[in-house]
Amino acid sequence: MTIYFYKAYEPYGCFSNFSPHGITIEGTYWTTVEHYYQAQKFVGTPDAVIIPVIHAVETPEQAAALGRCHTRQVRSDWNEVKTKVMQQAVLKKFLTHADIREILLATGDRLLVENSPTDYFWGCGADQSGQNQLGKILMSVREEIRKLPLLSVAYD
Ligand SMILES: Nc1c(N[C@@H]2O[C@H](COP(=O)(O)O)[C@@H](O)[C@H]2O)[nH]c(=O)[nH]c1=O
Repeated sequence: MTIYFYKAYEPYGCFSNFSPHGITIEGTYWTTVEHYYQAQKFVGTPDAVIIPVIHAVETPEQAAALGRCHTRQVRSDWNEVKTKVMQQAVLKKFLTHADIREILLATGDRLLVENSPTDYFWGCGADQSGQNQLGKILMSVREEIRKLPLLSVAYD
């Protein structure tokens, strides 16, 4: 049976990028995957000054609002790299936090779907026709983690 998730406070909310599970990437700690993902949009652009602001905001909603502001210039290769950026961040999240790693592994081979009513790329959209890229990433992270022999040690 398919598992649908979306808001961090709903069932399977730990699969949302807005869930309160921090990650360290290249020595920098980000309070959520969403903070990290939104900041990466501006790497190497004239608007890179927004990166530390996104890093510092309290909530993933604030990070998303800053990252989605259309007056700022997103890096030119964003469409090519965004899925890889997300994959790396989501993998790190589940390597870091053993409790949610167990929740992910316990889903077995069930289909995971980000049930976003508005997002047809990361989610399934309002009519299920979306690409569900976040669900696909979670399933590939699940597969990758299953192959790792010793996961009793938390990654920082
Ligand atoms: N979970 C969740 C959302 N979904 C997330 O939004 C991100 C896509 O952002 P963008 O590429 O800027 O459109 C991505 O992390 C996707 O999973 N959006 C929300 O407004 N609220 C939420 O609770």
